[in-house]
Amino acid sequence: MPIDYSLYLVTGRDLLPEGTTYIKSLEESLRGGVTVVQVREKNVDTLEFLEIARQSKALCDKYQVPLIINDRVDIALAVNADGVHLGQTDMPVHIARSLLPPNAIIGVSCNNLEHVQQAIRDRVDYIGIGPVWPTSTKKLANPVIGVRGVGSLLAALDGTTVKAVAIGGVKSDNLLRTLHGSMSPSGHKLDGIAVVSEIVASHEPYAISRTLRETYTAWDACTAEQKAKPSIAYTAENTKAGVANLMGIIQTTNPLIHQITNVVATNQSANATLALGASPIMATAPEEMEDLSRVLGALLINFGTVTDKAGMILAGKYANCERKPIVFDPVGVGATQFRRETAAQLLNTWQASVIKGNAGELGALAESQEVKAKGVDSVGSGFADPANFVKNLARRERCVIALTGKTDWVSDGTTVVKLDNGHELLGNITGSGCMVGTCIATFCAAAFTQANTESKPSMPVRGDMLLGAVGGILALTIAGEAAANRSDVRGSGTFLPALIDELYNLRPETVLEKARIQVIS
Ligand SMILES: Cc1ncc(COP(=O)(O)OP(=O)(O)O)c(N)n1
Ligand SMILES: Cc1nc(C(=O)O)sc1CCOP(=O)(O)O
Repeated sequence: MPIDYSLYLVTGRDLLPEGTTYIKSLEESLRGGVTVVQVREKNVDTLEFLEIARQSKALCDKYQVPLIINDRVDIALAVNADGVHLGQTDMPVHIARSLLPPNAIIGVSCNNLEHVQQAIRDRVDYIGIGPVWPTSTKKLANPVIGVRGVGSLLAALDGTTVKAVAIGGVKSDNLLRTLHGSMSPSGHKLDGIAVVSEIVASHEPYAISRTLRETYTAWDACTAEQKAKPSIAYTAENTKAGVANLMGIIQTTNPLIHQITNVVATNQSANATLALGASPIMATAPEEMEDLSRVLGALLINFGTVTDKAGMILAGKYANCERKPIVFDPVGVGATQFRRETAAQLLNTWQASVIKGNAGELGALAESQEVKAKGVDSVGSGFADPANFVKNLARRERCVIALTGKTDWVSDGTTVVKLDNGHELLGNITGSGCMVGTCIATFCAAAFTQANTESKPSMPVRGDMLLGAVGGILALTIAGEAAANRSDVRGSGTFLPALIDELYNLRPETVLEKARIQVIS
């Protein structure tokens, strides 16, 4: 019978809260929906381990859930467990296999590609990939690899039957990010999550197990459904109509756009938000991020001047918990090692809905050598194949990518939209790129509002973020054209206030008329 790895509980008796017993907690977890149990005992003698394993086996049998023993093949044999979990320094797989019954499950811990390749050669049943997040449950011998690291190891399992769970710091508040962010570009996803402290240390193991299981199941079903059904058939006409509709939603709902942006562009970004009909809040203190996440329509994180890293980390984490859109604008990410590391840290912590940047910035993020950057600007003529570049990066980052330039390109990994509005004066004022990010966040908030009907958590964000990104770009570039053509605009100094005016006066009909867009695929 195939094993359901969805919610894999690894035990930890030392973490049990006062007032409960191991068996009581385990039974509650099983009732809550745990699908596999691993008995992990690190500081006990053999007799005690044997007794705990024996009691666990009886309980797991009652719930028809497989029991795995950590490290000890002899204990697994003694209690007739379903299998063993082996670390990199434990008994080699081929020896364990020779000692265990033929259908025994064997799982192995993996932290890097060599581990995964060896596990495939050893024909193990599953791998435990970790640590995905920091954890204090055990002293870590291996580096934290983050969700994107998990994704690269999952890709190595393509074409094999080896199953995979992620372990290390997995909690209900990072579960969707863990699942979504670790899906490989080829679509390989986790078969489950392995959890110790979130369940074992809880006073409510039933409730927390239930939440974790339901979240996993909803996400799994949602991704399977998305894969099975044809993706939205975007056309230039329905995209423009969708953007016009989002403009109406902004006007009627006046969403709050939380922006952690750079000192150069804060004022004009706030004014652009207001001009579109939304409300800006430019809050940066970590202490206020949780409260804000509940009321915001979308979050923009722009690190043109990276002075609020702690706030950026927390804001994104809480926005993910609330499943609100996050627009990330990694300004000048290629310029310094600090920015590269910060971008990696942010993207390993939360799931962006849209990443927006110029060719130099997105090239640096993708570790492409094709386009170079100078400070915050891109150098050269851009990517030879921008459509494929945005599509591939969207698949890798599991979000919408908006590549800005003379021509703008947007992709969700399936569809690519080419946008040809704008005016050269936009390049002559500082912060026009930052304002594009603001406009995208505003349209994403409307897209989120439009889709906000589901009750069960299934994806890190709801709503059509591709449409949000296209809408934001169109608003600023069409307003830019209108401003540049005004007789009272005599240069970049008069252009900026005119741009805010034109954003304020922008109407859905104008977007329908002026938008120059092409849906490529
Ligand atoms: C599912 C799962 N994955 C990884 C581990 C870690 O096992 P190991 O590397 O043997 O480390 P210890 O558990 O022995 O500290 C695991 N137990 N389960
Ligand atoms: C047992 C174990 N193995 C890990 C690995 O990376 O191999 S991390 C880990 C502890 C996981 O505990 P928690 O869910 O409380 O973070």
